[in-house]
Amino acid sequence: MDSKYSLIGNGNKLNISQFKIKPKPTPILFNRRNGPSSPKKVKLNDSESKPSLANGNKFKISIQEQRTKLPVYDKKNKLLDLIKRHNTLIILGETGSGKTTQIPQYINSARLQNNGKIAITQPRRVAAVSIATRVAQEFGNGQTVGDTVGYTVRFEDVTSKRTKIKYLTDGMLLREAMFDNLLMEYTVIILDEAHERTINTDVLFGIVKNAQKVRESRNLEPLKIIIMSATMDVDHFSKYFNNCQAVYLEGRTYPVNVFYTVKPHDDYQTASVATFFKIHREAPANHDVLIFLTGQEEIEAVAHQIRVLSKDPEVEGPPVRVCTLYAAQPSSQQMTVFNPSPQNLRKVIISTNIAETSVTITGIKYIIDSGMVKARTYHPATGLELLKVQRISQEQAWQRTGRAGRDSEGTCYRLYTRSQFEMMQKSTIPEIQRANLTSVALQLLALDIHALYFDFMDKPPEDAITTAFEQLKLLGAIDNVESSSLTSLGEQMVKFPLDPRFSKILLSASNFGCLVEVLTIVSLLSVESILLSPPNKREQVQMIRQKFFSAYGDHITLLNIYREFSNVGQNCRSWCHEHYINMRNILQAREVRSQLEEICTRAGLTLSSCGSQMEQVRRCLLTGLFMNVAELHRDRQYITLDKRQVVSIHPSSVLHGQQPHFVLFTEVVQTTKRYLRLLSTVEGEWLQEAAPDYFRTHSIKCARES
Ligand SMILES: Nc1ncnc2c1ncn2[C@@H]1O[C@H](COP(=O)(O)OP(=O)(O)OP(=O)(O)O)[C@@H](O)[C@H]1O
Repeated sequence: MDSKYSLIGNGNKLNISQFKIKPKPTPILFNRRNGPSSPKKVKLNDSESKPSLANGNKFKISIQEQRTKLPVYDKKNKLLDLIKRHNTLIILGETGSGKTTQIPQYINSARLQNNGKIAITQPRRVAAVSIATRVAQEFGNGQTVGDTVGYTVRFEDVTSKRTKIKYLTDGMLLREAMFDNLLMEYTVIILDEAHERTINTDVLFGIVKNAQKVRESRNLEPLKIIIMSATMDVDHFSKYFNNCQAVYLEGRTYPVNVFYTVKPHDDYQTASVATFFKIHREAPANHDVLIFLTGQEEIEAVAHQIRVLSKDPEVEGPPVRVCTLYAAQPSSQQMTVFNPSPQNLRKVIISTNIAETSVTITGIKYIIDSGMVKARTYHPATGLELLKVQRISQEQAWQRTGRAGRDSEGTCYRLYTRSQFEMMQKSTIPEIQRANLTSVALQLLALDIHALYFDFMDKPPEDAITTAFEQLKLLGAIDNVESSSLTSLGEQMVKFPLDPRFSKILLSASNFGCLVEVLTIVSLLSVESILLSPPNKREQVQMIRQKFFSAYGDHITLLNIYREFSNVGQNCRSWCHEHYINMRNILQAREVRSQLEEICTRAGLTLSSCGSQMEQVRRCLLTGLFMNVAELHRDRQYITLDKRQVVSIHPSSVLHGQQPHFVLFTEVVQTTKRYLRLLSTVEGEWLQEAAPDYFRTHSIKCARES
């Protein structure tokens, strides 16, 4: 069979219409289908492979034995030979075949990195931390993470002088490149999960490629580059990396069954609950389940439903442990999904695309894939950056499927039809082509590179780059768009791991005497919402939070909440519970706040407080968010001053129903309408003062028309 995933089972359709749960979920019918055909490249064949482990039990074999059963194991020598001979190499191999955990260890055991280190980039921190922990464990000899194997993620560096293999997020390697653009600490850089095409990875491609060339031309220690993935467009990558060699590692660890629904289901939340209980009723207790949904709210809602329904005496199945996984959680909370469950308990993990690539969660037998993801898309023409739920790509679907079949056979239920799958885009559109580039343009300038002339694998639209430079100019980060050299303010802005608009706000805060307040607000905006809003408790929530509400809007309301939270001390858990505040998120905000405060102190900023002078805070917010202002027109509609888009105030805002003349907003969310979220009222006369050039050109005209 030449399918990517071999199929097992009897091929019967599964009918899960006979659930005994309330409310009764829509019955879902599934069809089973083959996976895609394997990519054809130079193959390292399996002739010397060990027998399949398809019916094996990983708990009976040691960690070292497990390593020898992985598909990459038999190709070790051939792989090392290829790595030795080629300075750039693409490695394509099935999910779970052992690329990420084994190849760095092979390189290290053959000392191919000489005196340098091996860096392996990951798109997300969960992957970097969990893989480094696993690889340290595989090293044995009492080694722990931070010895030979370590990791670096934002706000956490677990490495030492002894570290030879370093897993790090692509964002962290990019930050390291700002201090040394030749990345001399490393002699081997592995760009893993290259198919993800995050902005950071795309920028890294160019940086690493350039570092390799410059090091060669200057006769410095050579740099080896390895690009890895299970699902990438090899020809496209090879062309970009000077037609480098690609190798395909054949073989996967265990097969995964793939099922599609018979008909489309718009309500994927209910469909995921229904599918979970179908599995729950039939599968042994230690068969765990991983569900992919799109965001925190949705995940918590489904988690709640599963918790409640699984306790219903009418529902058959073992006890359930429900775990959630999304970006806004503190790292320690995220890592709990890796804790093994007792044999008599079913673990279900409900996750965003965080768990989509790289990670291995042992015990996962079933995947339920909603087929949806929440993604940010920027439209230079409208100036709006929208957060939207959309269909995943086929590559993402295969990555999600690949989270099963890693320690035993698995099954993946796709909550969409085969033809819906075929209509999905093959690959994810690179983030660089759909994002606001202000941050990237600034980061590149810090490296002395102009984004227009950067060697991108896929060039972003030119108008997006031009808009980014115009915004940097308006923010005061560059002198002028043509020469694009960083001002001293721009140099300061680079120091913050934030969107330049928020760095600007922090850097302006001392002038307004409100850095203490603004640090809190920016931190709260950097994490997921701290506000819980259970739909059946709306009035109660409204009443208890009334004391925090500010007529100036959501930013000041959030500030009021945080101020009281900081004073409750030991009782913070019960205080959060009483006020419907998400404790995890507010604690995360506190952590971010202390990191940002440290950077501000290092930058010599005065930690001043404006007490109750909230005008100062709102004026300060305007110094970074002046492009995000909307004005109320005579027909009671809000229109953005920037690109004159019709927008509405989100019902969750404290300003909903109040109609102030000018509002400053943090973001736009597209659902049935374009909604502004997280707002503050501002005064017309402050606009000119905050950004004279900007308001001279376009927006005042709009204001006068109304
Ligand atoms: N934390 C872990 N606990 C237990 N087993 C693990 C762990 N991490 C990896 N493994 C085992 O090692 C195998 C190889 O994992 P690895 O991440 O190296 O694969 P990969 O080829 O990089 O996959 P992907 O493309 O999905 O990232 C897994 O299939 C699993 O059997």
